[in-house]
Amino acid sequence: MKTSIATVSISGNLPEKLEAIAAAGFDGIEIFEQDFIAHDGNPRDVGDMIRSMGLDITLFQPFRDFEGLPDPLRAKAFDRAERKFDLMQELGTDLVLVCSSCHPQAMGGIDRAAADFNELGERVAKRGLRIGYEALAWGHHVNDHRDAWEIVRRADHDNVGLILDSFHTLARKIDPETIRRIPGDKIFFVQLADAPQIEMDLLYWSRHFRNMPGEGDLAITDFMRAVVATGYSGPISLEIFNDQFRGGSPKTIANDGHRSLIALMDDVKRDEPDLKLDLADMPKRAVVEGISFVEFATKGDDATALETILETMGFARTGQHIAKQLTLWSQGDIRIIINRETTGYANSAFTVHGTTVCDIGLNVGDAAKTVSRAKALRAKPFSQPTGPGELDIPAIRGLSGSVLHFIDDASGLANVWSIEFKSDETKQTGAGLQQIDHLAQTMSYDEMLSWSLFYTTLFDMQKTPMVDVVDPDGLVRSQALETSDGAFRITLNGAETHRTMAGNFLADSFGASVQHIALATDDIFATSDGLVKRGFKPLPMSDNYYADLTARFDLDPDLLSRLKTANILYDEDANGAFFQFYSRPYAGGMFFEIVQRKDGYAGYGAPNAPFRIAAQKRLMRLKGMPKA
Ligand SMILES: O=C(O)c1ccc(O)c(O)c1
Ligand SMILES: [Mg+2]
Repeated sequence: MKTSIATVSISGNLPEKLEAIAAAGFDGIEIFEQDFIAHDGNPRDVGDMIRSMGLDITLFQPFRDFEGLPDPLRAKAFDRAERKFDLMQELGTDLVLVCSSCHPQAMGGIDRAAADFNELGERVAKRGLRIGYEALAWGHHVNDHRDAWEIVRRADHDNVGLILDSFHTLARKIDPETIRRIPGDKIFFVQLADAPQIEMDLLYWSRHFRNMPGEGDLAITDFMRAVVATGYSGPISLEIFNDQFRGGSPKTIANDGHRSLIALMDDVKRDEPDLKLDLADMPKRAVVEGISFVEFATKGDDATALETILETMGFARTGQHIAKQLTLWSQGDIRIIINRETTGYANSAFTVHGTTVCDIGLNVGDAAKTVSRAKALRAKPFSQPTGPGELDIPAIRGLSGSVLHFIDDASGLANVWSIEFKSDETKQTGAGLQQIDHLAQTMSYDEMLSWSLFYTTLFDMQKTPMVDVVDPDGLVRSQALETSDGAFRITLNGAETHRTMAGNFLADSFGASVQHIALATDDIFATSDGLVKRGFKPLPMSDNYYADLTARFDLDPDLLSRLKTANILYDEDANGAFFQFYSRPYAGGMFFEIVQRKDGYAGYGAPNAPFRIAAQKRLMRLKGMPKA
């Protein structure tokens, strides 16, 4: 499988783009003419530079408004084409993309267009070049790959073929199965782009909102299955017009693109094993069975404050590491590790971020396979020297360089608690907290697509639709990723300005990380009572919030008054009910949330988020925060 990406998909100048593309592992590039024109260097040198980086020029594009023109415009279009063919030969590429015409004077007619392409085919044949015709979703006469294919078929020239672009096909809701009847050798090139499902003008949607396969909502896997079924064996190329990517990090975007292609082709192979696909086998997405532990790097007063909160939440100190300054706190199935090491990875994490979640342990079926898939998707493996008696637990880097460890029963890793810790889990008393409901990771809005791609390609998780959360000082976008049984849930919260609660945390902690941990109970009122008895101080909610609850839901007055007394927030969905209360912020804006899901409530209390944030900000202003 040859991978390629259009230069338009990446930010930077041409050399910066190429460097990022080559480093990410692509085999080739589609050179977008604008990137060449903006570059100061002759075409031969550009071609040599590209090849010296180990990249092929898979395509030159776009050539616009060619077919169906009346003379003298028609003759001019051919002249214009000849000049581009000169340039292609200098650059050293043999394939040009001609996109369907949007010229106001272009005339329709399949045979007219076919005749134009036949003549263009004659011209390029003399030079050993090839033409690929692509239907733009907004082309004036041709906007469907089936019509483009009919034109190519009637042009009947060896040097004229079809170019497919998943966006144009899927955005118009054209059934990708129709691709299966096109002969693979007449498909000269395949471009891929996903996009979020939003109702919008096609051209605007395409030029600003495309994203990597798997980052959007289009049926890219179905599209690609149909393409592979034709026998097409040319490059698979990303062509992503995206406003965020244009201003993003070239390296991250290129790496994400490569990851998206590998994951996509692996999906194609799994969905349709009979297809011939040259892609190395990799383990399937890991099913995360739960969160084994969450580890904080912390020191001094922060560490003490955190341990105090844990105590007030009913956690017990149940273990001490055999050699390191790691304290294990547990309750129900929840394990929280307080890491006070002064060397090694956690210490570096503390130095960079202050008190931070530096490590998350996930329970999986097979830890080694999980890392092997992650490596195939070019996630970064992590390891640290192990001391005597310590287990070598497979791990990779996650958010902002934090660590994800994978723990399984099969290879004995789940025994780490008795092997590496002098532990006594019987000491637990508890306040009814049973497991981690979800982890909320705060990041810059621009990073959200990248991290959702990370989680959904490595693990068997689904995305829920993005929701807007209104902070008094700006908007935060929130998207949940979850396993089908809910055993592992994370929310990604993307901040656009540092004035929001999330943005402030992001700025203070120097990078994306877990901002809050939600812990689940089966009895929110009993847990709330237990916590208050231990000295826990909930986040106070306003009277206005409870007055509105009465209007929103048909709640029993007694229930309402209990909610209000305990500062518990409430929500309902089609299935059931949700109860949540919050701790006060600690260590610069982190907090805990206690939740109870009833009757399969599936959300995260998003309608309550603006009021929770306002309450947090009130408290922080009162205390002269942002610092806790
Ligand atoms: O937006 C465009 O004009 C444009 C150009 C070339 C393409 O391959 C494409 O998919 C879109
Ligand atoms: Mg295209």
